[in-house]
Amino acid sequence: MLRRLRSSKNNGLYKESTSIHNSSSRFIAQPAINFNSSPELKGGCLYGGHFGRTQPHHGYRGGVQVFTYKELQVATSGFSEENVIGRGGFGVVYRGVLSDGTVAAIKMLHRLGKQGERAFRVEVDLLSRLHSPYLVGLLGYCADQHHRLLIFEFMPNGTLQHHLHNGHQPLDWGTRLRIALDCARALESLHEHGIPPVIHRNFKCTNVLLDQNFRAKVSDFGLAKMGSDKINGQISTRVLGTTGYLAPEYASTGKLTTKSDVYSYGVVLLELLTGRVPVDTKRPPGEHVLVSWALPRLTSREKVVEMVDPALKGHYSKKDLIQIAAIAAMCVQPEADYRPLMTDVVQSLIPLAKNYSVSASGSLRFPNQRPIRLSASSEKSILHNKVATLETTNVFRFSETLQGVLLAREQPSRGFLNA
Ligand SMILES: Nc1ncnc2c1ncn2[C@@H]1O[C@H](COP(=O)(O)OP(=O)(O)OP(=O)(O)O)[C@@H](O)[C@H]1O
Repeated sequence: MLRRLRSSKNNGLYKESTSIHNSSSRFIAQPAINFNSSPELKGGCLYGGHFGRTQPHHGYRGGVQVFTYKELQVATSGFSEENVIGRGGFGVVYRGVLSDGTVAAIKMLHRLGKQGERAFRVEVDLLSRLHSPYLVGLLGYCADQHHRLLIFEFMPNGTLQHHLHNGHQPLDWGTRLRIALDCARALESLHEHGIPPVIHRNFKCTNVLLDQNFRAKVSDFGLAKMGSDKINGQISTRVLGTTGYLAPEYASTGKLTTKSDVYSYGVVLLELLTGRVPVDTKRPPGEHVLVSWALPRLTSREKVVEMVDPALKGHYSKKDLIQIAAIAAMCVQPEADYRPLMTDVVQSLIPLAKNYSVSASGSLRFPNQRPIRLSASSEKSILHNKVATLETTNVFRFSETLQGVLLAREQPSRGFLNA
């Protein structure tokens, strides 16, 4: 509540926050995003609310540069096939070298009519004012009469999807935890620091990109929406997103809140834990949908252990595993209102990711948890799980309580759960 109050006092300013990539990094104070004043195209140039005047050639606006099509043609050797690094629903992505030597990912959007135009505007509008070390940076864009291109910072290790599901070298446990935390921070920054909150709406493994150190950043904001974290503050919208990641209430009714992103985040957490894809019809009956298969297993210690990605070959901390499983279980629960806030997920992951490291001797170090207050929403969530919660006032207890869910399921005599 206090956090919200402080946010509103900022009156449209993007809040300051800290970075774990680099302690000196800070979110830059920026005006809140206003989709009503998205740029408009007039005579081939970008105009409108935040782009109220013609962009000077090569002019910077909030660090975002305007490029000509020709410059991008040069950067990508004429958009040659060998520079293609990926293809998505909205366009083709090329590796390019800008005139100052910067390597960039250049996304040429298909001419998709209204939907594609909206996606372009949202990405430019949003990323030119949301600066976070956990969101893939927008370096620039090109919008002439015939083309729409977005120029992003290049993420040399590609997508999380590739490394989890198609890679040759499996991601180790520590890397998975850090990626989980980076992604949680990215969504937290959208939900908590944007006023009103921004809902990503398409959070999934292919939209998690990895830098040279396997630190993660979230990309692809073409479907993002302004929204709310409260069910009664929800917005109704056409259902867009990706099968397997869609929160059930959003998929069935189109009602969208920040808790829809929390669900998608839970699915990605399950992928990190199990190495499975969200929907796999090649698996035996009952195992096709990751969430349905995982949910009943997440509350049993033995079953959680059986769920772990075999590619890890047993190299993980069981204590962390149980906490991660409990967080995932809370994120993917069917009732949106009882899912935790991303802020609480971040706070519960910090001690795991920060202190999970391999010492010189190769042995594991374990967390030294710092007490942090739980938000009302997560307390509610824990209550929903019928755990004795009055003492659960900090994140250490949060993690302990999550473990309590598991323990209690196995030892009902402890009195935590009815189940
Ligand atoms: N900044 C980047 N750095 C490196 N590679 C990138 C970058 N952005 C995108 N890519 C690559 O291009 C591919 C396509 O990206 P894009 O955002 O267009 O689509 P997608 O997220 O895979 O799918 P969709 O947009 O349909 O949901 C990605 O899967 C990734 O391999």
